[in-house]
Amino acid sequence: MREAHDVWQVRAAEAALMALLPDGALMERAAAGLAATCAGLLGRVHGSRVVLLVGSGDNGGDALIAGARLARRGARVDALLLAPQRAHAGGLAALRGAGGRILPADALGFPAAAHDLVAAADLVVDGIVGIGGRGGLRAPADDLARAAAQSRAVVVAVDLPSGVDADTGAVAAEAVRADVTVTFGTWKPGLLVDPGASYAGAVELVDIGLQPPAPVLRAPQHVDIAALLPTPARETDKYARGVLGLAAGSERYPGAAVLAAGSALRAGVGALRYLGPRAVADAVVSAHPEVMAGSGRVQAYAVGPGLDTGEEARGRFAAALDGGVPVLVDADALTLLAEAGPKALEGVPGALLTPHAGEAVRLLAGLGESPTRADVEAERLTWAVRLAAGYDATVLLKGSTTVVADPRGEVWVNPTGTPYLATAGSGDVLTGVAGALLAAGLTPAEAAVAGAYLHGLAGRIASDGDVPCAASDVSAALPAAWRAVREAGAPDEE
Ligand SMILES: NC(=O)C1=CN([C@@H]2O[C@H](COP(=O)(O)OP(=O)(O)OC[C@H]3O[C@@H](n4cnc5c(N)ncnc54)[C@H](O)[C@@H]3O)[C@@H](O)[C@H]2O)[C@@H](O)CC1
Ligand SMILES: [K+]
Repeated sequence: MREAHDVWQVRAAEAALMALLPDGALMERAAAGLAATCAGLLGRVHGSRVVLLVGSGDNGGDALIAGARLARRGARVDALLLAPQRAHAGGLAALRGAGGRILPADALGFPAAAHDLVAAADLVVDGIVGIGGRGGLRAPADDLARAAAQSRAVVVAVDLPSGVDADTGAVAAEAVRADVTVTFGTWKPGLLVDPGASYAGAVELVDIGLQPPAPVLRAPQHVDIAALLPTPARETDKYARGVLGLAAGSERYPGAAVLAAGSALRAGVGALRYLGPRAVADAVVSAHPEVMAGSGRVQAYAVGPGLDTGEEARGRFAAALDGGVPVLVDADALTLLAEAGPKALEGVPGALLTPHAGEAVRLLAGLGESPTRADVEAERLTWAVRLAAGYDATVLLKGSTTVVADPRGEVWVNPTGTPYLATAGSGDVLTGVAGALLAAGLTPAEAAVAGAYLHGLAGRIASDGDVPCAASDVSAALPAAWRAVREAGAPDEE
């Protein structure tokens, strides 16, 4: 599990550690890790050209001290100071002592000369701001960030790409686009959640000895998901594995039911009961003969894909909420829920809501909040947490990064996925998978986390690196995703 901590937690953990260590020791550890990564990226350090972008805080200090280490190994290191009067004094002395050049960014006929230096560099170190950054980059840092993006140099961000909000991943204006981010002590939420995550490149975590408390955000890995996946026992039967009631599809949208059903079957339901109009039931059963049409005992319901919002759909939604079992609410059922408000979920033993940003806006309106879709996409953690608290339900907010929040405020971010999953029917597949896991007895949060993970992984497999895929292909790739996760979770063979 990757664990991320917010700025407040990082600062508290740093303070506790610094009290035990000699002055500057922590920054030396951070800079040593940073320099080692830079050296690895350069291959040959001697003779290489390194440019440091140095802001006014300790993030710039890290860059300067790492730069000194590289200079001692023969790199030509130029530090461009954005705020010469306030640059880290110890870092400046270290770099000077190692033979590096120190240049106020505006003293060279900026921006032309600074641009030339950045353009000719092999490696650019972004030490403009770290966890002390507020808002988007201001001039002239924004201009240097653009120059770094245009240069052929490898761009290494110190702690996090400057301009990315450490706690939310929001990018207010310009931010550095890093190839690699070297982060210290723990992950920051902004490195895991878009848009920030898409600026970070490959992230390397350097252990500096921090001992932070429980994380504010977790990103599961294969082994964590493997531990959640149900395995049928020898003496199991289909009821013990979990029966899912699927209220999906309508005469207008029969395909949603077919896709969700196929995906639930591949995600290990013991049995699937389809609830909906005759014509749709026929289509579902003819695509998946395993499916039972009609109501009966179930361990969970999944309701919403292609449901429609007319009278008949409302009846199916109400019946699912009345079933006394956990319910996954998606798509059209989210529209109905937004209309009815959180009280509609009272008495449901475990609800999982799976909105995209547009549906989240509707649900938030039901709570008296009025963010736009863009607001939700810019600060998805904040809004997912708010929805989970307001509806007293687990919320899986879909999008370029999918996040899961439970009503107690625990939050996860899904690390799998591909932009090719932005295709019609993709959400129906996710509903099938997460619904099956809910029926198998996973908690709503576990079902959401594991469902999103498998769905994202299946998407990657179906798009085979870089090939468009249909939602049916994603569904068909679920067994391969399951297998990959299972294999990673299996104990090593001797
Ligand atoms: N405290 C410690 O002992 C350690 C801190 N470390 C480093 O220290 C960093 C935090 O240092 P600081 O607290 O000094 O803060 P930062 O260096 O992140 O930034 C603070 C400075 O940036 C300026 N600034 C803020 N937002 C800006 C914006 N949008 N555009 C331009 N300038 C902006 C502020 O005026 C302030 O002077 C971490 O990210 C990490 O890199 C590491 O060395 C590990 C140890
Ligand atoms: K930085």
